[in-house]
Amino acid sequence: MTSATSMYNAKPVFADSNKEFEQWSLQSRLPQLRYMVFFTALLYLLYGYFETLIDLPYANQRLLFHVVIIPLSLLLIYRLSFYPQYFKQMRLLLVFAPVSAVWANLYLNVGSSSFSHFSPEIYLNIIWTFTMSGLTFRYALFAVCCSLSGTLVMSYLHGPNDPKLYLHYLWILSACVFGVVSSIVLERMMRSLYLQQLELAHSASVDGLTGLWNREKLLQLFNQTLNEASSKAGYSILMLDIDHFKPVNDQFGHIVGDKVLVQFSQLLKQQVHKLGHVGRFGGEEFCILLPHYTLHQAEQFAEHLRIKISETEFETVGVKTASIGVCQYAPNESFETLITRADKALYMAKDQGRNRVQSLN
Ligand SMILES: Nc1nc2c(ncn2[C@@H]2O[C@H](COP(=O)(O)OP(=O)(O)OP(=O)(O)O)[C@@H](O)[C@H]2O)c(=O)[nH]1
Repeated sequence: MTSATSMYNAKPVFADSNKEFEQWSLQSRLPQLRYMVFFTALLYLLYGYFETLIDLPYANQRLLFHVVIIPLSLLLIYRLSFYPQYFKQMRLLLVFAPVSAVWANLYLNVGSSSFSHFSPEIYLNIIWTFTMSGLTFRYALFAVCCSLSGTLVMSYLHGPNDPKLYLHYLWILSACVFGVVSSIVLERMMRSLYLQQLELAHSASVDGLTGLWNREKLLQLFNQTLNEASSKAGYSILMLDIDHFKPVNDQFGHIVGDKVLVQFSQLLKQQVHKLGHVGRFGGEEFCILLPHYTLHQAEQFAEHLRIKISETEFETVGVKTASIGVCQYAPNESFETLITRADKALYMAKDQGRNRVQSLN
């Protein structure tokens, strides 16, 4: 038999936001990235040192590129990786560093008889950019295209028909193919992990039957909105309880009872929309957070909600009503105390005959 939960609760669809995925992907690859940039910086220092042992043209420029500019860019990436607020700058450097390394290589070596000794740096650079830089595919592709445009222009200027260059092109092509394939496969894996993680986080925050936030998530949203609200004007909450819900179960059964809870939740969601947050506190008790609402405004909203509920035709059971307790947040009050006060107001509403709004100062 299908469970009530799976019957009513549609699987959430997550916005596959590229920006957020890229941020998450870069963040989760930081440990690898830190090792890579650190060792690559060391490698360049060694590279620069070895070049000083050989009689090569552009000796000063070689030192400048291989001992100063590239290692410093890499170490800056390493440093920035500890500050999430600088991720954009770090990504820019992650694109800039390999491109500048390739362009420097071409500037220093193309046309010289020893070019073949230096060209492996370009092949490795392409693979590094695609697979180790932590860049998502589109950024890595952009960086490699910039590097390759330089390679092709330089190669063309220095003898496009030189058959020895065909080998060079072959290795570039191979590096691109290996890099593209690995990067795409890796990105697919990361994306699926990301979506799984979003789904997990979502299902840990919602009530399984109604899809409303659960108590823990509501507490989190309360703290979050309280900090954001800068709402010195007021912050109020509503506690709602469906009146005489037990007879619904007794008379029509639990499945119908569940359907009423789902329909009731949808109504609350529609009415609250962007004004605040709605959660289920268990059973037929619900809570609404209204940041920016004074007690008076919250009372008016609760009254509007009470009327809407009493005018709604619930499937199978017809008309149902709800009682509502309203409370305004007092400075430095804990969520638990606020909830207790709103609960008290709710039970006063019940005691006074149900289908009514009761507030408490
Ligand atoms: N179908 C269904 N019933 C639930 C669920 N959670 C709690 N209930 C039922 O909700 C009913 C709550 O009943 P009571 O707390 O006695 O209150 P009431 O009958 O609504 O009366 P008042 O609140 O005093 O107006 C109980 O019968 C619970 O079994 C649920 O997830 N699904």
